[in-house]
Amino acid sequence: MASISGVYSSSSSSSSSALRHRRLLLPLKPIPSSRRAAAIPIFPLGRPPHLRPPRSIADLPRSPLTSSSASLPPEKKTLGIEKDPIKLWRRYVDWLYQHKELGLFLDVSRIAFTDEFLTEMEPRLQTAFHAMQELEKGAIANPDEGRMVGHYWLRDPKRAPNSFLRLQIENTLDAICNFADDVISAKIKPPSSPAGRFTQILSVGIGGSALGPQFVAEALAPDNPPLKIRFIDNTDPAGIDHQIAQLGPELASTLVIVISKSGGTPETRNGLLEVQKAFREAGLDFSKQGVAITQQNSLLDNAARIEGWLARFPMFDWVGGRTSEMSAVGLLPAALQACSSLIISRCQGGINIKEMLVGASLMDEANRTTVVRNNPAALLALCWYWASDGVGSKDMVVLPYKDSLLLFSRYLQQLVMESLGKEFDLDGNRVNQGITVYGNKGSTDQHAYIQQLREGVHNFFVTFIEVLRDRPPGHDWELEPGVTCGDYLFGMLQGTRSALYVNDRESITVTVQEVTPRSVGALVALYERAVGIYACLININAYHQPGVEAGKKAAGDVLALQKRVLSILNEASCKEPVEPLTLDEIAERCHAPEQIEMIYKIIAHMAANDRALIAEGNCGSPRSIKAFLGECNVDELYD
Ligand SMILES: O=P(O)(O)OC[C@H]1O[C@](O)(CO)[C@@H](O)[C@@H]1O
Repeated sequence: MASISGVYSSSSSSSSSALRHRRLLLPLKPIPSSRRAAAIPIFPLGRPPHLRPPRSIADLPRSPLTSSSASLPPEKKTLGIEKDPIKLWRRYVDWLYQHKELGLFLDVSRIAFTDEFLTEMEPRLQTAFHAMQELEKGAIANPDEGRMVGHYWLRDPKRAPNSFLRLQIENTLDAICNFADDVISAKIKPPSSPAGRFTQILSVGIGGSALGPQFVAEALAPDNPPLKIRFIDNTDPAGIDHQIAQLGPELASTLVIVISKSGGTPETRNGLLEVQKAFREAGLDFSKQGVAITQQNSLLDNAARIEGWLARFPMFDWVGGRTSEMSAVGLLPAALQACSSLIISRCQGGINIKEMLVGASLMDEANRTTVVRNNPAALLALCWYWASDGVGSKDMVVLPYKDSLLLFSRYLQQLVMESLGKEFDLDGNRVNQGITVYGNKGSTDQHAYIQQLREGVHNFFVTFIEVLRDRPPGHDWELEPGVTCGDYLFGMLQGTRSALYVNDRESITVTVQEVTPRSVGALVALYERAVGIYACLININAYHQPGVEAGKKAAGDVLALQKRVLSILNEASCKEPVEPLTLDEIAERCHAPEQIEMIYKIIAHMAANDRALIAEGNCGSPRSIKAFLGECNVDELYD
């Protein structure tokens, strides 16, 4: 993971199917049985070549629409999706998965996989199960980074491969509960707040260090929590200002949780520096209100230790950012979102994190069976493979019909896309894998993009998330005879599912009784495992993210170029008289003529922020520009 250079903390300055023979939408080449039959050792031992989906969706030939068939998509004639309601009902009943204790159902009946497909996938799924077993035992399942993948141990520490790791998990959970209880009961309080207790949480983090906590807060936080959480998850100064402005005088009673596994993510560092500046300006001591969640000895950890922050919690090497919801990353913010200032029992003053862990653990246990139809994660992975031809040919549209689950699709977007979106498979073949995930919520989306889903380009499958309980008991009423508001939501979901299916649009439905810490934990665990199994099916490493590093490096290069541009402009602006420079002159003096377009963008951005002045010309005609700096900086600190 790329690190920022320099000190993390604030300085005094503020500047700083092939198996699917029926899939005719894309004419996939059937893979010969001889290639498919090969036994597949688990990945920690190295994989020989085996059955793989076609290399990349980009490489696949498109269905030629002949003039006679041009008016109808080919799949309409050939898909053969079952439409007989009685047969569908039978399929529904036959395939309905239920987890009794969790009150969770999975309906895969509207994914039209065939018996033949199932038979062919069975050995591959068994291989995936074996790989998951090895992963849970501590295999180096993330070979590129030489790491174990241990997020499943977080909710069942006795599964950790050694007692040291088990203790780390248990001790961290204890520390989280103690700290949360002390904050909620005001045993730990801010030094100079009239409230005499913390009233706000400001979480600073990005990606996996934000999306889980955001999803859980939206799903489970009480309506008027004594400790309300808000997030800084970007390096957008206006967004940061907005959060700080919203806190207003409550900054004095804000617990700032800085979350970064690497401890070196630029956006998070910037957010921290901005918040620390706000604290200084308000005459507050940040260290008395700051908490760090990061790996031991990271830049962030060192800064927090040296500056004596209120608390530090560990992130483990073997937990990836996007699977960190059940680590301190997700548990601490959740535990702090208090329902009441009275602690009912230990660690139950906030969102009940122990229940989240129980939900995840129960789901993990269900996903350990090697009987495919009893394994909900395997069923999901199987459906994804069927629906997207094992190459991501269709997008996953996630539609929770419940406002509080709004952020589930955004959370899943990272979990699925950062895990599965890979250029190379584990054998080094270029595969350009992945599944695109998007979604918002129903029935809101009914009035936005469902029109296209029903009738437009057929490039998706849907996952409906259904919540049976509409409202807490005793609050319901009929807004028209026999019909409640929740009945409408139910009707919209069922109606959309049917309307899509009639038009050959496949869907999965996940149903939970209620949105509770337990069901949220179960949903997270379900999708984590489905991603793991699917990754095995397509032979990719789900636990690294090399592509993200390229973007980070390119951003660093832009900032380095900006410093050179500033230096050149400064030199020219210190001359008497000031020497405004053209873009060509700047590029030449930077020894970067090939970077002229980026130099133009740098100047335009600085000009828009009053940090460079345009002496001549305007940004609409780049060749006309002559720029200089409003001030000459004799110390020239840009490099
Ligand atoms: O927790 P960190 O190290 O700040 O990283 C934040 C996010 O950045 C990424 O590394 C890349 O986007 C994610 O995998 C991660 O969740």
